[in-house]
Amino acid sequence: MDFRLTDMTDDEIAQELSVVEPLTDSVRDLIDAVIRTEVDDDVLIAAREQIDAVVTSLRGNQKPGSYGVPFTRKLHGMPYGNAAVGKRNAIAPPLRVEHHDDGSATSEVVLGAAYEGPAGLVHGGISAMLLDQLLGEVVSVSQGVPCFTGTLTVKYLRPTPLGPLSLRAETTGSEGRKFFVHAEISDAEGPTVTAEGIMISPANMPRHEELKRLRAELAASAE
Ligand SMILES: CCCCCCCCCCCCCC(=O)SCCNC(=O)CCNC(=O)[C@H](O)C(C)(C)COP(=O)(O)OP(=O)(O)OC[C@H]1O[C@@H](n2cnc3c(N)ncnc32)[C@H](O)[C@@H]1OP(=O)(O)O
Repeated sequence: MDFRLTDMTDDEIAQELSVVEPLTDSVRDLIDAVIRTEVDDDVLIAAREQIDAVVTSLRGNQKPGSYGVPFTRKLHGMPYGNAAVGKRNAIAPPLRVEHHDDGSATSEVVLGAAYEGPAGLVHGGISAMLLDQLLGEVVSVSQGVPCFTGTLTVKYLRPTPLGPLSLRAETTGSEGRKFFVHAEISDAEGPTVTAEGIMISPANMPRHEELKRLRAELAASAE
């Protein structure tokens, strides 16, 4: 894991997010509008020209390559380009994961037209991505060390409708650097997709105690 540090303070990060998150929401809305619009071609052509002008303005100052995952001096990750939860990524579903004291993680999400596979239903790859993210987060946060997905087994029990969905994940066991995790997506009727993951804390990853030491060192050097 690349511990690239940012010197941004909590207030600066909050200020940036207060501008960026509404922009991401607007782009998400744009994606939905493009999928579902039935306006005439001349309106579509004018829209494309306006969008191209916005892209040119944003390209005025860009990061080279991807966003990466900068860490604050408190070692909070900022995965803002992440495909599943990136706060700057309008392709990412509007997923916000909550972590609980019992070690589980949950999320409520509404999936719209941009996440369709079969008509009116969630694309299977999207379900797998959401579950993978939840499995990774639940184990990384509850165990205090970032883990990678080693093996992901997804079982589609029945079709998942677009609309409001609930997600839940928990760690079920561990062996050395391997963690076994379970997650599921449910609609109002109950589970539609379940996943079992073997998540691995890579050999070269700092363990929890080392992370705590690193946090303390960084905090001391910032004083
Ligand atoms: C505090 C921080 C919080 C921050 C929050 C962060 C949130 C993050 C959310 C992210 C969410 C998104 C998540 C993503 O999208 S993660 C992105 C998708 N995943 C990857 O790209 C992973 C690619 N693979 C690797 O990097 C390595 O192969 C890994 C790290 C997996 C193992 O490489 P390493 O060199 O370390 O392993 P080892 O050879 O010493 O073996 C060790 C043990 O593991 C067993 N094993 C090995 N491979 C597999 C396998 N594939 N399945 C099952 N088991 C496997 C092996 O038999 C052995 O077991 P044992 O013999 O000891 O019993």
